[in-house]
Parts: sequence; C-alpha cells; structure tokens
Amino acid sequence: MPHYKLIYFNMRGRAEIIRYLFAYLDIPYEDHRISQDDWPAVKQSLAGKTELERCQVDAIIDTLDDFMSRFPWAEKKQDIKDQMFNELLTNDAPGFLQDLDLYLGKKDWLVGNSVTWADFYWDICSTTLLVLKHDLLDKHPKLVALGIKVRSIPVIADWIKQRPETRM
Ligand SMILES: CCC(=O)N1CCc2c(cnn2-c2cccc(F)c2)C1
Repeated sequence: MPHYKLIYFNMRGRAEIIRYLFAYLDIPYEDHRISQDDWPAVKQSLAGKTELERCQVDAIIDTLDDFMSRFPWAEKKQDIKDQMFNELLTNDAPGFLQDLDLYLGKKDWLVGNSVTWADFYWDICSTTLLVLKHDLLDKHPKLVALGIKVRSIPVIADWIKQRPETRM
C-alpha cells in the first residue's frame, strides 16, 4: 500500500474533501498540517521567488490546465472523441504552443531563473500531448529542451524511473 501524505494548512479548506475520501475508503494517510509560521518557507520552496513570479507561475499552470481541460477525455463515443482530439491538436495546439514558446523565449525556465512547478506541469502535459501527436513539438525545440531539463532533475528522473508505465 503506498504511503499517502496530505499536506495542507490546519483547516478543512480544499483538503477536507480528500480527508473525507481517505476516511470513507479507510485509506491510511499522514495528515500533515503546515503551520502559519512554516508556510513562508514552504511556499518559497514551491513557487517563484517573488509575488510577481508566483503570479506568473499560477498563470502558466492555469493556461496549461485550461488547454488540457478542453480535451473530452471522458467522451464515450470514440468517433466524436477522435474528431475533437484531432481538431484540438491540429487547429488549436499550434497557436497555444507558439504562445508558450514565445513566453519561454531564450529563458532556461518558464518563470524566473530556477525551476518551478510551471516547468513540471509543462513536462507532464507535453508528455501526454506527444502521445497524442508525436510530431507536435517538431517546430518547438526550446519547449522540447525544457521538458528534457525537467526530466534531468535527479529526483524527477528517479520518480519517472519508478512510476507505473501508463499511456496517459
Ligand atoms: C478518461 C480520463 C483520461 O483519459 N485522462 C484524464 C485527464 C488527462 C489524461 C491525460 N492528461 N490528462 C490531463 C492532464 C492535465 C490536465 C487535464 F485537464 C487533463 C487522461
């Protein structure tokens, strides 16, 4: 049984639904509650170094998630699903990727001068998009290089090595 650790603040908030599910399914987990005193240090380790960078990280995360959320993942009619996926990958993805490529520019990372979870999320989303369209990033070598940089971070590389192999 994997060891689950739920990290949130000492409040119900957005975590309580997860706590209910763990309780209902009788799944053991560590209910780690970050104190207000510890939050500044934890927050700094997770995101950008300034408020502006943190906003930029959030904006990129939401932009990636919005695009990925447009795919009808749960569509049961395969012909409809295929058509919608193809339209998104053919008609919408090029403009989305052009914008992201422009935003990355000549930087090493999407935000600031060190890795953030925006870079992580780009690698996660682009890995799935490449499964769907293998040549998707052929015109975006800098975006490909960003994914390679993320996956070369030792602890990320270790996770990828040990995670279950799944198509999506
Ligand atoms: C039936 C459900 C299903 O096939 N999937 C669930 C959604 C999903 C998959 C792969 N990426 N992805 C995703 C990632 C980030 C944001 C987002 F909205 C979606 C596969």
